[in-house]
Amino acid sequence: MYIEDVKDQMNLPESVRIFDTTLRDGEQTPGVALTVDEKIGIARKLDKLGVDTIEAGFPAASPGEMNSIGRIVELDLDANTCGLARVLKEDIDAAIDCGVDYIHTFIGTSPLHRRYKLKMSPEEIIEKAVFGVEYAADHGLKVEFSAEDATRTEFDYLLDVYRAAEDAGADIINVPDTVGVMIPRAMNHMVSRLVDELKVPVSVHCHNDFGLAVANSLAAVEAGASQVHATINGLGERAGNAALEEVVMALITRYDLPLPVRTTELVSISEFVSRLTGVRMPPNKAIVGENAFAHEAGIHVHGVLEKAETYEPITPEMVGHKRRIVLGKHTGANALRSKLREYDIEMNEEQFCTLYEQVKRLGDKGKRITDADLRAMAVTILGKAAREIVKLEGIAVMTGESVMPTATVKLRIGDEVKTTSMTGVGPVDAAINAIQSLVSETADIELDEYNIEAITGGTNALAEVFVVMSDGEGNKATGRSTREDIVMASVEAVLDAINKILSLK
Ligand SMILES: CC(=O)SCCNC(=O)CCNC(=O)[C@H](O)C(C)(C)COP(=O)(O)OP(=O)(O)OC[C@H]1O[C@@H](n2cnc3c(N)ncnc32)[C@H](O)[C@@H]1OP(=O)(O)O
Ligand SMILES: CC(C)C(=O)C(=O)O
Repeated sequence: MYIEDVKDQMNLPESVRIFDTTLRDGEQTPGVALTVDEKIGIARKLDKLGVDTIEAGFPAASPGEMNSIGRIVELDLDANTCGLARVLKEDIDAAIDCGVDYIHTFIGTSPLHRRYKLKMSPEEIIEKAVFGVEYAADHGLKVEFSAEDATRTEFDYLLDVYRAAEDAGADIINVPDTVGVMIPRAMNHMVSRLVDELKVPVSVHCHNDFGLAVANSLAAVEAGASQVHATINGLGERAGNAALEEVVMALITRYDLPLPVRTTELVSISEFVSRLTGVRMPPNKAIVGENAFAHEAGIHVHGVLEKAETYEPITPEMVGHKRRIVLGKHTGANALRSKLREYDIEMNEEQFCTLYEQVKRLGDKGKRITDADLRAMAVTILGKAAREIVKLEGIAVMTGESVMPTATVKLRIGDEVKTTSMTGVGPVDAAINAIQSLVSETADIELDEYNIEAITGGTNALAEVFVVMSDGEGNKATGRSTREDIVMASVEAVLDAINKILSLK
């Protein structure tokens, strides 16, 4: 609605090309290094996603990098395969040797880069840029030229550099906001002027140092930029680059620009890249985060159940995500009723009120309530499994410097009383091993997560243990206990989760 009001003030291109640099700038994320096979896997997924260009790496960086890029070239993908090179013969030769059809060559142009890094005069930099572009173009490659740190370069000089690169044969001029210093309005102004002055398409490469990479990229598109550099999950140097999933979804759904991107692949590629790079997304990450389509607040859930658009700007299916209704402190009755319907649990009004109060009480204690927790509570209220199926009758632990930590546990399981002793790496591990050994005859329940936290300070601090356990049939439950004694807190938390799972059977 409001976007339409301002669209005629924009100089939107007919379409925007997506230049993915996950494998180059994305791999520059501190601590990230991908193997050849991992790079190939990501390249295949990017191609399936439908990006226009894959910047596969920096060939001159190492023989391993050349090998990866060469192997990606051999895949003969639909996307262009690009290599980054300084405006140096050896860098461009390395890219040519990899067989890429597209070179992205660059040189720093800002006073800082000229004076302190390159130690070159403005004229020398133009000379080097022209050499690099001509040398790559003479080898029949598509050439994209970047003035590194363009957004801190004097405009008239920047234009001289870009015009010289254009005259030397550059097919695309890229504007890097190398240290993410721009704000959207300034980016729009700068790119407008460049689009007016240059003959070839203008592209942008925005960094996220102030969290503005996506906003600045969109501001550049509004000014006529027809290509955006982006990375999956916003990976990249320092705070990263513009996140591809955010740029793409904004361009398609906010600007109505036709991009040939298979958006339903976005969550899958985000998870894949996250797994291979070890860079986990925060739950509230736009588009692909775990919570991007999760709702807890009662008023929201009520709205979403009536009509999803009330609290969702796009459907989760559009990006390959799933809607989740989460239970907790903010749950409302409508959400609870819908969960009960989902699990075919029928309750009378009184039972429902008891359950609702329990959910609120647990939420107030900061408890995460899983669906299994809810089902167990519901089953208990319905009177079907109000029993403590597994009950602790006794426990003794022994630990020390030269003794093997050992726990002897006595449990009542149904009508039977069983005892066993087990060892472990410590007394907690030994106690949990003993419980699992005794319960294994009844059900195969695994410990998936174990968390311990001291609530207050000092050696007599209250320890809060939180566990997640599951059985082979997909039943999952959490268990929690708070005690001064961490062994007892652990034992109670484990028994809590085990009883919830057993009561579901
Ligand atoms: C903003 C960006 O993301 S730029 C891309 C960053 N990516 C990388 O750096 C890729 C990984 N890099 C590497 O493996 C190495 O830095 C290499 C192989 C590229 C170069 O290694 P080295 O030759 O040992 O040089 P080193 O990295 O120490 O310094 C960079 C050199 O390149 C020069 N240089 C930097 N940019 C350019 C450029 N665009 N054109 C020409 N020369 C440049 C610097 O002045 C410096 O030269 P000097 O060694 O004569 O002082
Ligand atoms: C090479 C260029 C485009 C770059 O990565 C940057 O300036 O951030």
